[in-house]
Amino acid sequence: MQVVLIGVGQAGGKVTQVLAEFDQEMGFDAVQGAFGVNTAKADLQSLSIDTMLIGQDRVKGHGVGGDNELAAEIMQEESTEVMDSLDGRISTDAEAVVIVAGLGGGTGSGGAPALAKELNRVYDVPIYVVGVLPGRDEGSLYQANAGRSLKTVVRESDAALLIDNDAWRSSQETLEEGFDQINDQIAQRLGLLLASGEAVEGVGESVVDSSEIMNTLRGGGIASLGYASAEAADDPGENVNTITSLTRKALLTGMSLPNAVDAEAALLVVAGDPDCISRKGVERARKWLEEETGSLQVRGGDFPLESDRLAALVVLGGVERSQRIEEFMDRAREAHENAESRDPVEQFENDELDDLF
Ligand SMILES: Nc1nc2c(ncn2[C@@H]2O[C@H](COP(=O)(O)OP(=O)(O)OP(=O)(O)O)[C@@H](O)[C@H]2O)c(=O)[nH]1
Repeated sequence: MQVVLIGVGQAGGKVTQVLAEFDQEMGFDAVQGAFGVNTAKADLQSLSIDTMLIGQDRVKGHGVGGDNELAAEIMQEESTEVMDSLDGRISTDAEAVVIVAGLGGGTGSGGAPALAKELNRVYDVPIYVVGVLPGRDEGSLYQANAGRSLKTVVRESDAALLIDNDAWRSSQETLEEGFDQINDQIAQRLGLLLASGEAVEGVGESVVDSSEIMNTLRGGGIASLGYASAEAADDPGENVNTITSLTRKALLTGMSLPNAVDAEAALLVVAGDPDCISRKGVERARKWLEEETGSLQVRGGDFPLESDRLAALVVLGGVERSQRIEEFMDRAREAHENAESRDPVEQFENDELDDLF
């Protein structure tokens, strides 16, 4: 799937850069362009992708210090300049724009929904937001910001793919130490998914294409992504069980939003050497996903890759009614009650937190 990536805020910029590098190193060419926008000059200086500093008049390049309402205002005020600099980068080949942001901070959580709204006004392609949720032990401002931002992100984007900072982190590390590792995991998984829609080798009925990714996300709301991989046997017959168990592992322990399996739609992509991928395995795993997610819209396909491993990628669309999101919203609501926080995008009323979905 041909995409343009826009990282908003510190986490957004870092993840965007790692994702663009992964795509380039693997030779996938799904990422057409990568761009970073921030209110903090220092965060942009550490990036090698093209960047744009916003809000200079208001915060003098020092960032918004967690104030996501201010960030949303800045993004709205400078939308013409931001859209102008994006204009040449979003070509007619782009099938989607992907905004990446940490939803716990200020710039990302306020700027991302404001930018999504503006992009949706101008472009016909879907505007997706990849939002990083704060881990459980992050402070209450982060939780409150993310809760409020999530509502507006869901409203302004065509789908919000969420990554819980607790999901793909190894337990020994503190969150700070773990960021690079989490970012690599995001880049690998999201990078593979985007590239799967680009596969040309061995094109056949069973190969996934961009439209299947987009159709899985078409219902909007909240989406998540899961992954698991293992050594492949040479004989596809021996890989039937490998594919089904990888799919179980991806859904049950490898999702970017753990414990959120009730979904409106799902997509299973099995990546690996086409000679090793078992049709029977993919079909069985797809059926199992149908039962497990309660969705009647479960798509499945291959991503032919030169590799001695097999990987299962699972995309879930419409997971907002799941227990995991409810838990997160409870945490955000609690944090919100303890800290006066304001709306990132104007129309949002305080009491709307009570009837989010
Ligand atoms: N996965 C991941 N999360 C990060 C990273 N850096 C920060 N975060 C998370 O993102 C949130 C903070 O957002 P930032 O992107 O640092 O903040 P910002 O949007 O730049 O906003 P301000 O600093 O307030 O202007 C917190 O929940 C952090 O845990 C990163 O490199 N990777």
